[in-house]
Amino acid sequence: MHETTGTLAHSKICFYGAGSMAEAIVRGLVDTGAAPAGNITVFNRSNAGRLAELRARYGVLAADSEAARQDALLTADVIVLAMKPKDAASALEALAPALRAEQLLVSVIAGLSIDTIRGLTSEKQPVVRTMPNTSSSIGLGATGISFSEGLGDDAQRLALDMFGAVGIAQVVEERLLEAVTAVSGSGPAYIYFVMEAMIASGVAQGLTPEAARELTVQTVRGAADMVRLTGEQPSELRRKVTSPNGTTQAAIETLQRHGVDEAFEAAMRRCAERAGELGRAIAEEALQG
Ligand SMILES: NC(=O)C1=CN([C@@H]2O[C@H](COP(=O)(O)OP(=O)(O)OC[C@H]3O[C@@H](n4cnc5c(N)ncnc54)[C@H](OP(=O)(O)O)[C@@H]3O)[C@@H](O)[C@H]2O)C=CC1
Ligand SMILES: O=C(O)[C@@H]1CCC=N1
Repeated sequence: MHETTGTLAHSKICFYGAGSMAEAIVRGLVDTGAAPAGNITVFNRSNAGRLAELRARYGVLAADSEAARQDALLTADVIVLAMKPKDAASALEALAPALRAEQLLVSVIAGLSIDTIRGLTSEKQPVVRTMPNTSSSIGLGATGISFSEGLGDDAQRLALDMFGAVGIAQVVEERLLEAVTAVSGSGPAYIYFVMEAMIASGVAQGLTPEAARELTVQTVRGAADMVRLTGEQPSELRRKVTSPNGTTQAAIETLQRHGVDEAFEAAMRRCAERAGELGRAIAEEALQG
């Protein structure tokens, strides 16, 4: 084992990519105090305004010159890969020459496999592949985690602490990270989509936008907490809302007539399949590069 990983609070963490997902994790880490802002550096490709924004919001360090980027990468204990899949192969190729054997790579990139990361860096590189979601920014993230073969206990603990600090973290076999993407990685967007539809219909039926929004938000929040706090199955909780021949039954039958359950199954299958496609595209680009 090469890595000499320390604890989360004492590790230098470098975010390679400074977009939505990087910000969600940074905000969670800083707000919860799990990692001191002074130990976190962020950098991106070209958007200097974005780096200034993150520095001002969270007090993290922003590497806004090539020299600062190289220094941040060189001195980091943990490098979080947080660019889009299409940028991953070239970013890893650029990173590889200066990477030290003990530096831990933590990827949040959809589809990108541990094998591809190691193929582009080093076969022995310690790697944690994750699929988080943007709710990490408020400490309510849901992250799936897989470890590279032989990853040491300290590195595993650090990764679990990192994502545990911003929500729940579930260790899964790597092949299941695509299913995690379908459930929780992309999941917030399905719920927002449903909320958009509920708000729009409330407004179309005469509610003010504010009232429709407030009632929808509280309904989704209440429903999620009912499942969480009662421990009952969603199907059982749904049964309790649904009076025979009542309003809910009329609504649910309409949703079923429109194939909403099949639509969710198809959408989530397609989501997982897309994660696989994105991962294969990175691997192919790496082979050509
Ligand atoms: N958004 C989400 O809900 C989730 C996203 N993910 C994964 O997170 C990753 C990032 O997604 P997201 O945050 O939404 O994307 P964004 O487009 O918001 O951010 C991407 C960031 O990567 C930077 N970047 C791209 N290429 C390079 C490079 N060569 N060197 C340095 N920085 C680079 C961009 O910089 P610049 O702006 O300067 O080009 C930008 O800061 C994706 O791989 C996605 O699969 C995973 C789970 C959930
Ligand atoms: O849409 C995407 O590809 C990323 C991965 C999971 C959520 N957002």
